[in-house]
Amino acid sequence: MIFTCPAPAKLNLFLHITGRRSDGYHYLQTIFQFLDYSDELQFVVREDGQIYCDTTNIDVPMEHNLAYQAARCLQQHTQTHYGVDIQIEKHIPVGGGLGGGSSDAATTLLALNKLWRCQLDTKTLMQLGLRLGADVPVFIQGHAAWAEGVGEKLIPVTLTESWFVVIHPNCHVSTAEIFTASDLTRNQKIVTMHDFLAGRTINVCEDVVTRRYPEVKQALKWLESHGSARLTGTGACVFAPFAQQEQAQAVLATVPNQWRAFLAKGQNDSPVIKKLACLT
Ligand SMILES: C[C@](O)(CO)[C@H](O)COP(=O)(O)OP(=O)(O)OC[C@H]1O[C@@H](n2ccc(N)nc2=O)[C@H](O)[C@@H]1O
Ligand SMILES: Nc1ncnc2c1ncn2[C@@H]1O[C@H](COP(=O)(O)OP(=O)(O)OP(=O)(O)O)[C@@H](O)[C@H]1O
Repeated sequence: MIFTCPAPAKLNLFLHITGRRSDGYHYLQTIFQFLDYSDELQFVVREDGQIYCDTTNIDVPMEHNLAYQAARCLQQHTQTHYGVDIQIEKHIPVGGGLGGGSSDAATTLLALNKLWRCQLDTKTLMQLGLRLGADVPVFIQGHAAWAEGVGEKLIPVTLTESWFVVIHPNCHVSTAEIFTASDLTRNQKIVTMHDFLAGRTINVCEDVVTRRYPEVKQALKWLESHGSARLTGTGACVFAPFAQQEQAQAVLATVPNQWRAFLAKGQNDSPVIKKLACLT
């Protein structure tokens, strides 16, 4: 049987840094919302315990693929005799701050938990996911969330599901590079949902990223002239929300063609949860 499941992109609707742990990880405050823009993963269970992962359009060795690592991690944790062939059709730009790799990992953990009949609960899957990346737990939990800690302390929130224009300037920003930058602000004061709703939040990485990547600065400036533009995660993508699809479509149509851009709707519920419900 082939089981096909999406792995949605996410946006960080704001991103603050409030401190740094002794291991170098940062304490964040952020809001995650999903987009109806996804990678597609296909799973075929194997009886021989082998794990294979093949991905279109990206140049990542199989063992470094986060979906492969997720499968390996679950297999080791549960000691299952099953294996899997995973085929990933990549749509989410790599290194874009859209959480594509993390989402592929989360979809793999969720799907294989069912297909391999592991019966792990969501909390355990989130703990396994956190080993693979700070963004993985929110994709497993499956609901838009206010996040703290390193991104793993999640409170589900229900947000307006705006239409977003997302622009990918043609560059790849390394998350590690931005989090180790000496000029990154790391001592923002704690904010609340009220501050977010009142427009008193930012993406604190924007200054550091735009100083280092002129392409991101240019895309942000362009989008700011059409809406309320912001960086997602540590970039490289920038986005702006619109209430109406037509407004967003009109802006999308004028994006300079040196950049890749797309339109997507914000989603409070991950499509993965619905898809998994199809599996008994
Ligand atoms: C920037 C965000 O996308 C915001 O949602 C995430 O915090 C990044 O999540 P991610 O890519 O899953 O992150 P990981 O793969 O765990 O870590 C990538 C790099 O970012 C740094 N990192 C990540 C998360 C965090 N709270 N503090 C960090 O300093 C890590 O030290 C590492 O060098
Ligand atoms: N399945 C995968 N899809 C995309 N990238 C992957 C995958 N597996 C491993 N990677 C590696 O992970 C790195 C980060 O890719 P990803 O697209 O998740 O970045 P990102 O969206 O900026 O992440 P985040 O917002 O979580 O920081 C890439 O450089 C790539 O080499």
